[in-house]
Amino acid sequence: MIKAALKSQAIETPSWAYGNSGTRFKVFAQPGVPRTPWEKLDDAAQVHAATGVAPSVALHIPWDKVDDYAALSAYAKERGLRLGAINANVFQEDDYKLGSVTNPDPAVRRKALGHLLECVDIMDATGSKDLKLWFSDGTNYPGQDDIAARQDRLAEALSAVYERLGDGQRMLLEYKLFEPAFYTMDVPDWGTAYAHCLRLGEKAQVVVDTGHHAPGTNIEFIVALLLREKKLGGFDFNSRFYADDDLMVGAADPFQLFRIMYEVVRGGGFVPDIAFMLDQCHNIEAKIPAIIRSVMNVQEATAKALLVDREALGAAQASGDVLDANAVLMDAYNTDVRPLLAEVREEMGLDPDPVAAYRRTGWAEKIAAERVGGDQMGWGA
Ligand SMILES: O=C[C@H](O)[C@H](O)[C@H](O)[C@H](O)CO
Ligand SMILES: [Zn+2]
Ligand SMILES: [Zn+2]
Repeated sequence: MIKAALKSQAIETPSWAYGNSGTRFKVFAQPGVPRTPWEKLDDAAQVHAATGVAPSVALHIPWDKVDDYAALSAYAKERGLRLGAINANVFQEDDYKLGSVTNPDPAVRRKALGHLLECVDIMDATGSKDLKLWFSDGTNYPGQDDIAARQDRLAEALSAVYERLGDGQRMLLEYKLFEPAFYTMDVPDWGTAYAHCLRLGEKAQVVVDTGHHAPGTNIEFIVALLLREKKLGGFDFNSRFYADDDLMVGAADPFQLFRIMYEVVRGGGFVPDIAFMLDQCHNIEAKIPAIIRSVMNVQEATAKALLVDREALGAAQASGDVLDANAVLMDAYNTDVRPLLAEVREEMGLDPDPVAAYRRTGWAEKIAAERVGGDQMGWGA
C-alpha cells in the first residue's frame, strides 16, 4: 500500500522556478535558464524523468503567455507532462498599486477581473482544472482604505470568476500574512480564504502556501481543519526560516513538512483533488537539481507519514498515553525512508538517486551551451 501510494504521488512544479529569481537586492542570472515557456517545459520534463512523480507544471500568466496554449499543452504531453494550475497575476502592473480586485477605482477592478476571466479562457485551452488566485492586494497604513469595503469588492470579483468556471474547473484561493503589503493583506489568513470559499461554493478551495504564516503558526492544524471541512484545495510547498523565503520545501523544517503530510494522510487528503504544488525560487542554487531535491523531500515526508502506525497511535491517544502517542509519530519520523524510496524508484524503472541520474544526463551542460542569446525568463537579471 505504501509503495503504491508513493508511486502514484503527483507533485506539480512551478514554471517560474526554472527562471531567474532573486530578491530586491539582486537577481543572479544562471547559465542555461529558459528563454521561453517551451524551454521551461523541457526542464520540467527532466525533473519528471528523474523522479517519476512530477507530471505537471503550473503556469503563471502573463509570465508564460503564448499565442497557442493548445500547442503548449501538446508540447507538454509529448514530454510526458501536462499543464497544471493557471496562476493569475494581478500584482505587477502600475494600475494595481492600491490593489487589483479590491482597488477603490472601479475601472481598475474591472481590468483585474478581466485578467482573471482571461485565465479561465486559458484553462479551457490547456485543459487545466485549477485557477490559482493569489492577490498582493492590501494596505500599508491604518486608514489607507476601508477594510470591510475591500472585502466586499473582493467577494464581488470572486463570485464573478466563480460563475465563469466550467465543469470540472475550480478556483484555489491562496492567503498570505504580509508582503508586498505591510499593514493589511486582503486575504491574510486561512480563515479569510475559508470564509470566501465557503460563501462561493464547492468549486472554491483554499491553498496553503507553507511560507505564508506568522512564525510559530501550527500549519498542520490548519491543514487538518481544512481537510475536515473539505475545503483544502492544495499546497504551495516551500520552506522558510523567516518570511516568504520560498526555499526548497523541507529544507528549513523537514519535521514540519512531515507533520503536515501526516495530517494529509490522516485526513484522507492523499487524493487527486489535493494539488501538491511547489512554489519556490532558486536564487543561488542550480534550479533543476533543486527542484528534483524538493520533490524528493516531499516524497520522504510522505513516506514517513504513511509509515505512522495508525493503530498504535490511536490506542495510545485513546488511553491518554501522551508519551507513547508522541513516540509512535516520532518513530515514523525518525525512520530512514531513503532505502524504501530507492526501491520504489527502481520498481518504477528509475535510478534510485534522481539527482545523480539527472547529473549523468549532461542536460545542465547542454542547456548552458545551447541557450545563449535571447532573454532569459524570470525576474530581470
Ligand atoms: O507570495 C506569492 C505567492 O506565493 C504566489 O503563489 C505567487 O504567485 C508565486 O509565489 C509566484 O510568485
Ligand atoms: Zn504561493
Ligand atoms: Zn509566496
